[in-house]
Amino acid sequence: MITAENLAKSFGDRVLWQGLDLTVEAGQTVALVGASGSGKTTLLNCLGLLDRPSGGRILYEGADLTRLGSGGRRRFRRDRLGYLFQDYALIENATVRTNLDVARRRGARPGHAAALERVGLAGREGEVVHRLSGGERQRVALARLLVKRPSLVLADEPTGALDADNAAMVVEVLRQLGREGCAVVVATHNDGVRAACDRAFDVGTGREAAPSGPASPP
Ligand SMILES: Nc1ncnc2c1ncn2[C@@H]1O[C@H](COP(=O)(O)OP(=O)(O)OP(=O)(O)O)[C@@H](O)[C@H]1O
Repeated sequence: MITAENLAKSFGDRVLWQGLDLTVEAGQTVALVGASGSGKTTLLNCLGLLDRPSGGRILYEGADLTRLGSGGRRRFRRDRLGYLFQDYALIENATVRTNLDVARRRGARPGHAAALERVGLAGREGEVVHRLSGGERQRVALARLLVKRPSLVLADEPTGALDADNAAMVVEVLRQLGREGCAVVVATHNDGVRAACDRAFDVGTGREAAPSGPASPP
């Protein structure tokens, strides 16, 4: 589904990685692990076309994303991609409903109620996001993914600020999206999140990593 091929990234003289090869198939969940500063967020940003690699290619269903112009990049992000950030990336002054509407594909059925029910926020469409707790905001962001049904989800420390119950909800929904055929890439320092993924990839070494030891709750 998505392949980073011989990918390199430098900031000035600082080489983050080079010769990085990673393929994530549809239906797979992959944890990006590695020391702080190894470039997990930067790799997510390259895969999500928010940043450009210094070298190499990113192939999505055979097409080279690094060669897309601005319109193609925008369409890829709009039609294929779902992002989940630690800081939720919601429209804070808008209602839950408006935030979910943003994700809706043209002509598609909304499915708001089912998505909100899935994340334990049934009936909360009319509430303004900035009044919600952190865990509730992340669950709105999850509901937005469920409404959008992207084929590729990129998640950056999505459980970092959450308590155990909310973190478990995030992991469960990401795994559900994987089972439904989405490719899911999660940058994480959390052993529980890593263990819940099908594979782990160490951005620091550029190699597959063993699933973490204890399958403790995230
Ligand atoms: N725009 C930028 N300009 C210069 N350096 C940058 C830029 N973005 C990131 N970096 C540097 O690249 C390195 C990797 O950053 P990145 O956030 O990708 O690491 P990370 O593995 O996600 O770290 P963490 O686990 O701490 O979140 C860091 O040293 C960071 O300072």
